Amino acid sequence: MIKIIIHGCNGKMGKVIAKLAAESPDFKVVAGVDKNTSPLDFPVYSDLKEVKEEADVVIDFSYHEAVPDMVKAAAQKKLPVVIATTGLSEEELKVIEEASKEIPIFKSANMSLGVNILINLVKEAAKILQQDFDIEIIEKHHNMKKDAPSGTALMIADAINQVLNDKKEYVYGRHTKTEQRKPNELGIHAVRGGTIVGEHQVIFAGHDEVITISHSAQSREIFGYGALKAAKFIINQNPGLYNMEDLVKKG
Ligand SMILES: NC(=O)C1=CN([C@@H]2O[C@H](COP(=O)(O)OP(=O)(O)OC[C@H]3O[C@@H](n4cnc5c(N)ncnc54)[C@H](O)[C@@H]3O)[C@@H](O)[C@H]2O)C=CC1
Ligand SMILES: O=C(O)C1=N[C@H](C(=O)O)C[C@H](O)C1
Repeated sequence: MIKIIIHGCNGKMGKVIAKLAAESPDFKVVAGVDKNTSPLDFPVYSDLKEVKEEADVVIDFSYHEAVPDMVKAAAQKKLPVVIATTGLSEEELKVIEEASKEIPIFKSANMSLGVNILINLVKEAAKILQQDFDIEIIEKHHNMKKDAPSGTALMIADAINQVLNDKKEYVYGRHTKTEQRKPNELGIHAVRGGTIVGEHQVIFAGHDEVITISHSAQSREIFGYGALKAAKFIINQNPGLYNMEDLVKKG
């Protein structure tokens, strides 16, 4: 049985993780951490440093500003971490990288299998279409989401740039520009509304034809299952930074 601490336990995803873990014989939530310390079925602390319970892994779905202190505390406790939180700054990413020298850290802006398949398909399309097609990404999320564009949209854009001969420059929305699109641009656009769980469309627009590769998340559970899979994977790794590709490679 894998003993979990949920960082961000009182949030939407924290509650999904607690529910999925309670339904599985393989996982047990031993504690939670959140700035909102409303009681749950396990002890809730305001800081990972204060947690007394023994655990195997921390699963984090919180807020970008909370991540550096969390990984530092995890490194002190020698606890592997799964980071799902998005909107991380360059500085915050550096703290994660530093901590990964001491503990295994799994980080992905999207824990669903589907988005990770989409990324592979998009990379293949981008290699073939890079000369003649413009690439734009549209993401849509619920009205509670704080960061924009989504971590997934940025992850897709980075994956595209990895395979292109000439790297694209990201353009976020176009309202500040009254000029024609340049060929070296990759547009990234965010839509927010209602309860949309998460949608990502990658548009390859050519002369008189358009190819769209898209993923639509229909529940938060897909991210939850992915995070639990990542937890199972990361507890057996050496210190380092891991992502979905590493998990898929291991089968
Ligand atoms: N990688 C993935 O597959 C997914 C990532 N996410 C990301 O996970 C994060 C959380 O998403 P939701 O659960 O929807 O958000 P939410 O807002 O419902 O929950 C966040 C929780 O973190 C807590 N929190 C905020 N600041 C904190 C701090 N300084 N210390 C401790 N706790 C703090 C909040 O009180 C809240 O309970 C977001 O960054 C979101 O983009 C969400 C879904 C899937
Ligand atoms: O905030 C969310 O809800 C989600 N955030 C992630 C992101 O920013 O990409 C992943 C998912 O789409 C849901």
